Amino acid sequence: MESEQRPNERTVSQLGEFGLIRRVTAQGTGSTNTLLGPGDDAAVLAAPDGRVVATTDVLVQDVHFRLDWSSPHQVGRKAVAVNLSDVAAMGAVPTGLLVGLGCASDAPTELVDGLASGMREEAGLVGTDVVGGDMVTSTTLTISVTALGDLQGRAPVTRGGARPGDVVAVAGRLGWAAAGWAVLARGFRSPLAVVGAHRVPEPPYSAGPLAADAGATAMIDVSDGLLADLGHIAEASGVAIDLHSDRIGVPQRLSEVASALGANPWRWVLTGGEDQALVASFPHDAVLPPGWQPIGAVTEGSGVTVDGSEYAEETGWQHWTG
Ligand SMILES: Nc1ncnc2c1ncn2[C@@H]1O[C@H](COP(=O)(O)OP(=O)(O)OP(=O)(O)O)[C@@H](O)[C@H]1O
Ligand SMILES: Cc1ncc(C[n+]2csc(CCOP(=O)(O)O)c2C)c(N)n1
Ligand SMILES: [Mg+2]
Ligand SMILES: [Mg+2]
Ligand SMILES: [Mg+2]
Repeated sequence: MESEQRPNERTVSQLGEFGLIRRVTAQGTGSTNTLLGPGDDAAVLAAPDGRVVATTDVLVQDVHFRLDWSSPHQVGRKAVAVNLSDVAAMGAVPTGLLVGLGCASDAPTELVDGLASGMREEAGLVGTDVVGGDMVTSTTLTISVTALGDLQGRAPVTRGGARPGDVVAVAGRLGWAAAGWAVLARGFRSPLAVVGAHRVPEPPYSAGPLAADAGATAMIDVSDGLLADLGHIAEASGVAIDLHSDRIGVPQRLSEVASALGANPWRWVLTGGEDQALVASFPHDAVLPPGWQPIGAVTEGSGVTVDGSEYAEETGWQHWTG
């Protein structure tokens, strides 16, 4: 058991989100039915009659959402969407959700109603629903969602299978939620195209299992930023990844929003999270499924580059340090 404090590791911000995860997972899991995890978008557990995919993401008021920026219904949709995208990133389909809710004693019941209806709406998009949960009092509105999923006979697509020579491809949007966040943070409420992307992501759920069926060697959903999340694939796979900027491009709408704000849209595309796009590596001769666009290549080495150069700024969101 680790109980004594090490020098220079006295607060969580000194370790950072990923240092903390390394610390709490360092001893591995003692659970004998763990087929995979922790360390990927979801764990895979052996059950006597099959395998279960399991993943949790927590959303906290004023960290992940603001109630003056988003309705409870939108927050409920987002809380479910970010979890369903982790299931998709394994190549699985969701089977059920568990919801832990911490809310203040003076919270209006409409808040809980809105959250619950948003969750049901998002879950319904993929034919699943909430099957259980827990409610507690809390000074900060906190929503913890656990999603369970089924691999339908597929091998899970981990973060660790990318190989030199593979093609890197993306399904879904990049930079839209970050643009929306930037707009809202400046006190604006439009354009709705980007503000809506911050409020409710639109993960390409079916692209996950399709990628698995097409032979994807590694996959992750983009929650923190394209470069940061591809960094997890590069690290877990022991490879380097180079992105081709001309293959990615900046959507016209994001360029317009960026020039209105005096911001850099390319930074949103490369390092903005929360659109929950899927990025994956495929063998170079694989036929990419519908919705997948090639954006780069896997090579020998380490790290993620853009057109051969390291990105000079933060590569994505990190709790405490970012
Ligand atoms: N407290 C914890 N105990 C055990 N494992 C953890 C803990 N926190 C995170 N992990 C594991 O660490 C890995 C990385 O977690 P992380 O939250 O970065 O992934 P993610 O959910 O795909 O990303 P995001 O939270 O940005 O959507 C996951 O396998 C996760 O289960
Ligand atoms: C009010 C408000 N302020 C900031 C942000 C930006 N933000 C918060 S968490 C996160 C990454 C994913 O989180 P996680 O790693 O927990 O899944 C990002 C980009 C926001 N959404 N709302
Ligand atoms: Mg993930
Ligand atoms: Mg997580
Ligand atoms: Mg994160």
